[in-house]
Amino acid sequence: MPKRPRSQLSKHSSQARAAKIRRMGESSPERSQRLAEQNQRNSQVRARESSVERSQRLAKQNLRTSELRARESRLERSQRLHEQNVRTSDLRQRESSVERSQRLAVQSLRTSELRAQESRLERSQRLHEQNNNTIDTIVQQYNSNDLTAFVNDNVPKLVPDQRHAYETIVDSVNNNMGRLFFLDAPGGTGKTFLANLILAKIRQSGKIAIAVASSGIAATLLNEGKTAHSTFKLPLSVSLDQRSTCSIRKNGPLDKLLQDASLVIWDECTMSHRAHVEAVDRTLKDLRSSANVMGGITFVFAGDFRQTLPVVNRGTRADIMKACLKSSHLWTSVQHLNLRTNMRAHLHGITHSNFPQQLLKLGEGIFPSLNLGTDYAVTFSLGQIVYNLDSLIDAIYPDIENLHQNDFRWLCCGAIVSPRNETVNEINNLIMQKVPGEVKCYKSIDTVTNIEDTVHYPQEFLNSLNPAGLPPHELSLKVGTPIMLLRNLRPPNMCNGTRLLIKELKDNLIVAKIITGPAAGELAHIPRIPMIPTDLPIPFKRLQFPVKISFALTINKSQGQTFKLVGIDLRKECFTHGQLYVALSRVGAPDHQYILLPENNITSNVVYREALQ
Ligand SMILES: Nc1ncnc2c1ncn2[C@@H]1O[C@H](COP(=O)(O)OP(=O)(O)OP(=O)(O)O)[C@@H](O)[C@H]1O
Repeated sequence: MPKRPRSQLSKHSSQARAAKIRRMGESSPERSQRLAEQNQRNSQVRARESSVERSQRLAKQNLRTSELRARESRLERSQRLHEQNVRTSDLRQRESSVERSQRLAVQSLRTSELRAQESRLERSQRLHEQNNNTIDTIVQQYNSNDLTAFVNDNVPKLVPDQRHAYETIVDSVNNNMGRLFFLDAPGGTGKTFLANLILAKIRQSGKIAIAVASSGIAATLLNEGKTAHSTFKLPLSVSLDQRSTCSIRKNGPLDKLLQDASLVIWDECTMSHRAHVEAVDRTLKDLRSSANVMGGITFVFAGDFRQTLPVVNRGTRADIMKACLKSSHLWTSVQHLNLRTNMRAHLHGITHSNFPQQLLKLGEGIFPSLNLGTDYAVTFSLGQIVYNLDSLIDAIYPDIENLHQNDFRWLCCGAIVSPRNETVNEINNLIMQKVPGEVKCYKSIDTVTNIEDTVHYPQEFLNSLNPAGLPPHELSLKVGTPIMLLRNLRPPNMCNGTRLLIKELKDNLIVAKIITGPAAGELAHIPRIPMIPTDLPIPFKRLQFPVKISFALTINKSQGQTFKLVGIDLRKECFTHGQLYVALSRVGAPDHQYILLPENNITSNVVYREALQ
């Protein structure tokens, strides 16, 4: 302990002595007051001391804390820096990988560009060769000797109106006149016969003649015929407001074919929507770089406005007329050629009977009378009248129980036709029951095309839909029954409308013999395919065999076909222009057709006179 100075010690001791004397002389209340004051002072001193200490402690603590913090932050900082470094290096690495990939992309782009340039050259070379091969193959496919024989055999058979049309069209092709014709030919006047003869004449000289038809069935009747849809790659849906064109690739084989073509014949053109015909006109002008109608090709429309017109879903009479080829601006450029001799009747030796005249009057709506509306009393002069369905079936399919023993050809010579799909299905099911053999039922898989619609359209609902042109959900078939294709599978042999006879029913395949068209007699294999109906507001897809039983077919499907025997079911009336005329003009003589009528013999003959003016 440090020594205090002498003066200070003496002063302190004298003060302490004085205090001791005072303490001795003081009373107890004074003492207690003094002690209280002393305690207070002590506690104040202590308090003062402790606050100093505290502040010292706190200062020390703060120091320590700040030291710790400093140390901590140093750690943190180093950690942060470390992390930052890692991140930076990552970024740098990533950046470099991006750069690398960028560099690689640029490199591969350059390589692919080079390759593309190369392949473009190669492809154009290949396409050029392919195109030339296609044209060569087509021209080589025409067997000149056969064609010459066909022309020589049939030209002498032409009746005067056919001969005039033949010479006028061949002349336009041979002199590159590029004219547009309409071959106006009522049913049975030989327009298909004439079309095949003109095609043969042009192909015989090494030129390219293209044959198309509005329906698959009509296409199978033309030599090398295809549907207009598949040949011209027509747009699926058309609108009169849009200036649509066909999806034909520039410099592709089809482009080359159309550039080199000398003649196009479009059969049953009256069934086509005029927007399709106009799309072909625009496309040909573009491909052939010509402002002339149809790009300057000699173009023949063949058809009959007395027969059915384009189908417009839920369309009115005015809508159908608007869609009709006659309403097109192209119609003013058309040169008319008329066929008037009914060859079906002519060949039956009944030129003097009034059957063809009656049919023509019926088709033109001037028979029986302009004032009777659509009601028409059918007479025996048009066919043999029956009053129940069994009689009609027996007349057309007399030996149906022994179907398997009969030659398949008899099946394609006859058919029952009806205006509506429901009655066609009813007749087919009834005849199916009479055919011996085991039924095999194929169920389709129906799905909505847009997955979000699944909740709105349950499976059962989709299965219940039965739109025209689509096979049913439950397709019941028997070996030996005739079926009709509902889609173009392999044109021209297997088109929409081709009829086949079932030979074998496997789980996932139908084996059938083709009985109509150019491949009649050949075996064909039909798979299940997905089909989307275009005329339904519900977008759905059905996976099913694209076939329907074809003992009976709709009148629209029968357009363009010649039968030996036909049954016409008119229990339900014809509902649109030309149906009755088409139904009654499939055979050459009235005794080859049976008509099922209601008891009063009255049916409906709908004719849009504006379509015939
Ligand atoms: N000049 C002819 N000589 C021999 N037969 C012919 C002649 N013209 C047509 N025919 C035959 O007459 C029948 C009817 O002819 P085609 O099928 O060509 O008529 P179409 O006008 O196309 O009939 P539709 O419009 O009803 O389809 C056919 O069997 C056909 O072979």
